[in-house]
This record gives sequence, structure tokens and C-alpha cells, in this order.
Amino acid sequence: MSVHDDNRLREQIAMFGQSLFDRGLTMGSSGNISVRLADGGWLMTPTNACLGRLDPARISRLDSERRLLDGDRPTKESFLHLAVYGERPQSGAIVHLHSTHSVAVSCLPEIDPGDCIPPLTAYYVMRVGKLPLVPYHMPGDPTLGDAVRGLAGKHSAVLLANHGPVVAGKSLEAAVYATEELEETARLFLLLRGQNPRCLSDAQVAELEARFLRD
Ligand SMILES: O=C(CO)COP(=O)(O)O
Ligand SMILES: [Zn+2]
Repeated sequence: MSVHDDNRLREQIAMFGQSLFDRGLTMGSSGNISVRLADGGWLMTPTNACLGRLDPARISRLDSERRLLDGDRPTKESFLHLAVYGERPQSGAIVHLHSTHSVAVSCLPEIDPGDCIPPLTAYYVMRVGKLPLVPYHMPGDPTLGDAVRGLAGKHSAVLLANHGPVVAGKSLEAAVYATEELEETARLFLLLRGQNPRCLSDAQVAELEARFLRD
């Protein structure tokens, strides 16, 4: 992997982090972003960093053995990201946010833990699909990795109970788009609660899945 690629990805993480933060999609020092590198390692946002003010040079770089090569100490959710990558060789990036409406859905007692948000729109089906709920764990709890491992092979996105979404994508751009779609659909879902909305039919969902393959 060239120095040029490494620098480009660092810049991209900082740019998307700022964009997400500036639009209020995660607050304070919450959330984290990672990218898989061609040499088998990873770039990850440092722990306790604000996604809106990342210094590209201080982003953590891990080698394929998960050792820190340079930058600050990585996010405390690094094992969560690594557990998802382990199940999803096709995924090149992961975004975790505390996006308000997605977090709100993750706190509702009556949601279906197998699929937290119904297929309200085509773009939700295309970018996110079925969204399982992962039972509550403390942030940074290493057993969270085990909890997502069983789900991440089949699902590019999972929702951590009383916490927030974890979304994988082929590229960082794809993971960001999917996270944004999830947040907006969570907002729609909350707006439509109690109104018995018309959802897409099984046939409409199947057609979208066949036509727009998610990674
Ligand atoms: O969202 C977070 C924990 O779940 C933020 O943690 P880090 O600051 O360690 O990335
Ligand atoms: Zn978090």
C-alpha cells in the first residue's frame, strides 16, 4: 500500500467525520470510523476524538496483527469493528455513530429485535436492509465483539441497544451513505409511529434486493 493511498484514506476519514459531525449525526466525542487497508491493516479514529476535528496524522494505524503502528490509541470499539471485518471480507469500512433517531429506535421496548425498522422506503432496503438489534453492552465491552459476530456475516448494519448503529460498506463512502439512510429512516419510522404506514411488500423488497445488491 502506498503512502499516497494511506494519506488519501486519512484525509477521507477526517472529511467524512467532519461532515457527519457538522450535520449533527453524532455528538461530542461519540462515534468512530475505520477503513480496511490493502496491506491487511486498518485505519481507525482514535479513542475520545471528536469526529468533527480529526487530525489525519493522528488517526490510528493497526497492522494485520492488530498492533498499533502509528497515531493515537484507537477507538475503544476497535474489537467491535474487527469482529465485523472478520465476518465480512467484502467490507472496506465501518461507521459507528450515536445518531439521535437511530438511538431512539434502539431504546424502544416493542421493536422487533430481528429487524428494528420496517421497509418504509426503497433506499432503506437498498442501503441498509434488515437491521438486527444487539443486546445492550457497555461501550468498549469486549464481549460486544462476540455479540455482533453472529449477525455481521448476514447483515451489513446492526443496531446496538440503547447505543447506536454500526454500519459496514464496501467503501467509506458507501458506509456513510448507509448510515445516513438508516438515520433518516429511523426518523421517518418515529414520525409514522401509531399511523400504521404502508410498507413495501415482500415482493417489492425482493425486487430491490435482486436489483441493487448490497455488499
Ligand atoms: O462511540 C463511542 C463508544 O461507543 C466512542 O468511543 P471512542 O471515543 O473510544 O471511539
Ligand atoms: Zn458508541
